[in-house]
Amino acid sequence: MQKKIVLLPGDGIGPEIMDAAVDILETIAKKFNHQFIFDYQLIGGAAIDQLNTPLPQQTINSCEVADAVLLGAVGGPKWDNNPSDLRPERGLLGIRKALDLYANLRPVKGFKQLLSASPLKEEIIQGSDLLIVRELTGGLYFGQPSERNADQSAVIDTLAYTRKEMERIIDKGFQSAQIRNKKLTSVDKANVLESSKLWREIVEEKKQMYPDVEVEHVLVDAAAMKLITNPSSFDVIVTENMFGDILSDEASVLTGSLGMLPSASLAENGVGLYEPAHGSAPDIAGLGIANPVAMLLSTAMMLRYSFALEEEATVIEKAIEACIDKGYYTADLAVKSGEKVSTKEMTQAIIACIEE
Ligand SMILES: NC(=O)C1=CN([C@@H]2O[C@H](COP(=O)(O)OP(=O)(O)OC[C@H]3O[C@@H](n4cnc5c(N)ncnc54)[C@H](O)[C@@H]3O)[C@@H](O)[C@H]2O)C=CC1
Ligand SMILES: CC(C)CC(=O)C(=O)O
Ligand SMILES: [Mg+2]
Repeated sequence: MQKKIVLLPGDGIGPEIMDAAVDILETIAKKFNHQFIFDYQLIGGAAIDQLNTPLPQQTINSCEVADAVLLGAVGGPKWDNNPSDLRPERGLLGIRKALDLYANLRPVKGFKQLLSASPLKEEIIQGSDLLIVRELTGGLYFGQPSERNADQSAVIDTLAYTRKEMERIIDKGFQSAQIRNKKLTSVDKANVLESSKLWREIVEEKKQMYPDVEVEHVLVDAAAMKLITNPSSFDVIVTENMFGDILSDEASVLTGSLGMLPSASLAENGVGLYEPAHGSAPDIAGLGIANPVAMLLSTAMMLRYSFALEEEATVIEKAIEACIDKGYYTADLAVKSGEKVSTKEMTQAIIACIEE
């Protein structure tokens, strides 16, 4: 199989974990006789530095004709004081919008060997296996107006959604539950927000179409609490953009580190983009110690969802598990025994397991 993959390394640890993904893909290509053609493009701070825009048109054009897109992460202190339209994060939001990547799937499943790496009690996280289905192209991160008034005495951000935008992500939530454990938790703030009231009405309407799925509504504040007190009560969580952003970082605690959480950002028909849930981790950028696992699990999701290469995806996932089993871990994981390794060493260990 021949596939063209656009690579968007971005900033901070982005290029370090992208190197890991490329090494793994080359290993998979060799083992299974595929050809992956890599097309590196600029996004985020790297694009601002070179082309004075966080999202060059060339990047959008390349992504549109690719078979899939892999993204590292964007952002960093260097650009934090830039005007809003020249911030790296604008590039990320822009590519999500340009490719209509409305559905962000964030699976949260810890490896049993890492139960003790979480600050939560083992008996609480044991058995937790959930999927956050996050709306990705609407809500507060995109609503207009989003601005300050002239004398800086007032500010506005806008939370706007159309019914259609809500319907398609809620459908995705139900469909995801159907192929998992048939439980859907819809997270909103319907006791306060008009947008959440419409969201809840749509969930109630839609549940007639998915009679095999059990539905519950949980307010976002309570959901944040339940995620870390009773995580195994969740199967699929469907929610709007910002709630999903926040809850998924929180959920990563179940896995031991934010560096373990992958994601797939999917369109209705177009190209898919795969990226770790974490950011550019400026505090460890350049040290060679970033955890590549979130990026590599995202790469496995790309093989599965965009290329239907189920066996290849599973080989990567199993190799990661085998390495963790052997006691390899990066510095972000609070593991007491085993061998603390660098990004490159972790990647090499995973490659060795794939080649076995
Ligand atoms: N998808 C993206 O590109 C995202 C970009 N950002 C941007 O990233 C920058 C930093 O944001 P933060 O709030 O610090 O969030 P972050 O997710 O980059 O880092 C939070 C903490 O987790 C650690 N961490 C994250 N990924 C790791 C990995 N793979 N291995 C080891 N440790 C890891 C970091 O070292 C840091 O202590 C900001 O500019 C932010 O806007 C934030 C979230 C997502
Ligand atoms: C620019 C942000 C919205 C990125 C982020 O935090 C995320 O997608 O998780
Ligand atoms: Mg986030």
